[in-house]
Amino acid sequence: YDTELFESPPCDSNACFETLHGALGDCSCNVDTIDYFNNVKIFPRIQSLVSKDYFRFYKVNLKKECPFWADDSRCAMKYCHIKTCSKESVPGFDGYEEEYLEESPALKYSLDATTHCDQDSDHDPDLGYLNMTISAASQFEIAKWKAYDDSLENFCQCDDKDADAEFVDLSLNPERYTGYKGPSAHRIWRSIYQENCFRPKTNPYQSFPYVLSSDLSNMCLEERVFYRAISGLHTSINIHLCSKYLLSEKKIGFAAPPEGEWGPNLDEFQRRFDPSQTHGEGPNWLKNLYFLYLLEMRALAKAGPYLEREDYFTDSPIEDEETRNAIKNMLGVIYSFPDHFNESLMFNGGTQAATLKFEFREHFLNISRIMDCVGCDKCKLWGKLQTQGLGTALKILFSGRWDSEGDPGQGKLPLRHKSQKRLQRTEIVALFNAFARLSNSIRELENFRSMLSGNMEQEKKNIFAASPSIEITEKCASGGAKPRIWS
Ligand SMILES: Cc1cc2nc3c(=O)[nH]c(=O)nc-3n(C[C@H](O)[C@H](O)[C@H](O)COP(=O)(O)OP(=O)(O)OC[C@H]3O[C@@H](n4cnc5c(N)ncnc54)[C@H](O)[C@@H]3O)c2cc1C
Repeated sequence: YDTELFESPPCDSNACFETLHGALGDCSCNVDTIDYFNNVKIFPRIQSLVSKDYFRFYKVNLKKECPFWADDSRCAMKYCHIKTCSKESVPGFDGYEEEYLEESPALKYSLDATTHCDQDSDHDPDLGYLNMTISAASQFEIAKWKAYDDSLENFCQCDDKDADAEFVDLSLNPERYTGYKGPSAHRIWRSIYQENCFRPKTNPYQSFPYVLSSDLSNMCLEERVFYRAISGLHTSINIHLCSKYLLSEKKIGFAAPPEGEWGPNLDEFQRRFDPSQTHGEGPNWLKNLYFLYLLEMRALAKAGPYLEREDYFTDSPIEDEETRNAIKNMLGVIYSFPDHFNESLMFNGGTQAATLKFEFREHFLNISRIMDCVGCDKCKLWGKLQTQGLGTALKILFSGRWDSEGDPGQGKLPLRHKSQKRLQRTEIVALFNAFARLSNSIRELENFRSMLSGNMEQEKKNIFAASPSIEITEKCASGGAKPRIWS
């Protein structure tokens, strides 16, 4: 036997994972801690949580026009399409609409006035008359002020109140391979990286839209965080399409799902993340997924006391109670994470920091608008949901609104005062579902890791079985079929 074989594996197919250990960068946390914490503690909890009715229905406008270019490409595959659901089929829909009434103080007080004031005999309506008239011009201006104030803390557009917004049952529209690729998909990613990410000051690759990991050291912390968050989202989307790939369109047997057979595609995963096929970038992109996970988990910890007090109303008292308990349980686990991301290190430094924060928000808002240009409905649905989830996380971390809350993630006790409502239902739905997607991606990495080590074991066995000379196809390391002779 060739003893060298056992010192160095016949194919460096595990290269994606070899450097996926240790320090994550830009935080004190490391990959292995997150792997264990996620796969053992978070993953089972968050997957069960997002299957609850409150989190299953997402209101979104998929018909918004692309504001940047003519929406010229549509995904032809049937797997791109999504199924929407009627308002009536959404549990607690009446309560959902009421929530909006409650959120409009003007309406609330005018309703109060008509029901109570007429019955009050100690009160002279003429003398107490309050002139509420506001001219149309002033109302127009005030609407602009409100939009401005809202935009100051929002990191993405929220379109659930649009006339065209519809409910989508996420469980009927899983994120998976859709066949969306080519110039349309590339234009989206290119615009996101090229136009909306901060570029390193001394970028020698003017024509290259993507940021190289080696350039990250030329960027400041805030710029790096922005880039790594976007790249982490890109990684997560691509892991999902690899792990739920269309393996066969034919109905193979009695038990096979009618639409086709879906499952992990190891070659596709390696094409996207193996260092030999990504100019060494793949493992860094995988690390960015962990980084984004940490960022969103920190937002959940920071808003935890508020999220614990939400009603999670779906008009089913038992289900709502279960959801509240599941939220408390999961947040308790999140509070116990030892190495949370520390956002207080960001945006420190006077006017310059304020400008940077403004740009950070503007860039992210743009990215949320680019999602309306995605040419495949299912990709657009999940793209919008995950951007809104990340936008909500950024709002929690950086709007300053949440800084005074008791912060269990930083070891402070939660404050128990009655809170003002500060997140819309769609933001909460998006926040948890986006985090669930990242958690699922990290779990899927574990599957790919064991598939790869299984393959390597099998290859070793084959080598033992064959003699005296065998040919191994080294497709992992080289990307092509490169025969290698062992004797
Ligand atoms: C918002 C959105 C959602 C999508 N959702 C789906 C979906 O649900 N199902 C589906 O099948 N397809 C989806 N796609 C398409 C998918 O992401 C790919 O664009 C497509 O499969 C083509 O892949 P590609 O190999 O050409 O490289 P792409 O993934 O298109 O990447 C383009 C280039 O970006 C760089 N790059 C790749 N990954 C990273 C990273 N993580 N960080 C930094 N740079 C990177 C590389 O240089 C790469 O060549 C979606 C696309 C978008 C824009």
